[in-house]
Amino acid sequence: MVKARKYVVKNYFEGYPKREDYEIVEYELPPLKNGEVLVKVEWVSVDPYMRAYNSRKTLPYDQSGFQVGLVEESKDPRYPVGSRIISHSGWCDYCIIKTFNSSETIWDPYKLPKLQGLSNSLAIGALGMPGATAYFGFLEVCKPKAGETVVVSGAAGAVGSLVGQIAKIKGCKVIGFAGSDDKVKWLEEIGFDRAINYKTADIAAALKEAAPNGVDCYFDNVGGEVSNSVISQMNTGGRISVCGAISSYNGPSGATGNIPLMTVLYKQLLIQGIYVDRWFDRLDELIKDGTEWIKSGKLQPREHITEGFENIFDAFVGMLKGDNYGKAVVKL
Ligand SMILES: NC(=O)C1=CN([C@@H]2O[C@H](COP(=O)(O)OP(=O)(O)OC[C@H]3O[C@@H](n4cnc5c(N)ncnc54)[C@H](OP(=O)(O)O)[C@@H]3O)[C@@H](O)[C@H]2O)C=CC1
Ligand SMILES: C/C=C/C(C)=O
Repeated sequence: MVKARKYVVKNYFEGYPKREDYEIVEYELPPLKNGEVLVKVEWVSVDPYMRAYNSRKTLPYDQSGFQVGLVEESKDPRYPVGSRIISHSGWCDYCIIKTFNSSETIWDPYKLPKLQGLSNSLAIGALGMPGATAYFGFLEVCKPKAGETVVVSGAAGAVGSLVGQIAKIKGCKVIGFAGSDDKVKWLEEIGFDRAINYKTADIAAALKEAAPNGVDCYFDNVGGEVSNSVISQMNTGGRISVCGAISSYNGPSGATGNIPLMTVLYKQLLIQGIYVDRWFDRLDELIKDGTEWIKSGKLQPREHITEGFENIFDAFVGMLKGDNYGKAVVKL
């Protein structure tokens, strides 16, 4: 019998999640049935949607989340012992994964892609769900052209830092918004033309100065005041990919600001919400371009690594508060 631990959410969060909103439950895993694998979890992801979706859940619930697991026992020949599996089985150290519906959506289990010697953790970061969000959500919706000006909010995070670098690969001028001077410095080091600390700058004035000819594409991770300023400075025919609204997740609900609709009208802007699921059947395109770009040094996916099962909660809240540069992951 294998003893496992998992995080169970007991409460609806108020403001930032608190440790007492979670309980770590220890339990014995039952024997494997056909179509199941037992995995030792190696990497766990902490993501903003875990905060955003809490109010829609029925309590108590097991904390979901992407993870990389090593198969230690298998009753599915597609996943032999020693192979690795990506699943959305959450914050646990061991678990049994049902593999019967694998690879139908990004939330179903799938085999660790071939990463050509890159860290397996990238499969839940730049070469997994956040990477697909950045790659497809930016290229398919913003349709950037070389020479255009692209603005990214949440620019130093998992999705945003990839969007900005992909925009540079595509020949765009890139401006990022992030929450500290040190993040601004890092973004400029990895190739952003300008980065702006949204906590201290006069947002509209700083953007006007950085993008005197206006903004063509906006990849929005945060919503709120930053987005209102960016949208107000967009050029005719501009494209906006609405990826997330983290500025509202931990605060009063609906605090997403006021979109300047008359600008949307006059400038004939295209605003599209994106949900990463829709591109899951094209993950191989991300893996191909992403591994190539990373290996050639064109794309530098930074990871913010926390160690230890006991520290997953702290990594989660740290990410929500902006501790992370790039993708926040936990190594078990
Ligand atoms: N639509 C989809 O399919 C998907 C959407 N998302 C969304 O994309 C966004 C980014 O996710 P991800 O890259 O994983 O997370 P990040 O790695 O960007 O981490 C979250 C970041 O949000 C920033 N932040 C926190 N509070 C605020 C605030 N009040 N205003 C502005 N920024 C804030 C912090 O950076 P800082 O220091 O700069 O404040 C923090 O580092 C989220 O909104 C998420 O919900 C993610 C994946 C898929
Ligand atoms: C899949 C993730 C969605 C959000 C809103 O973060």
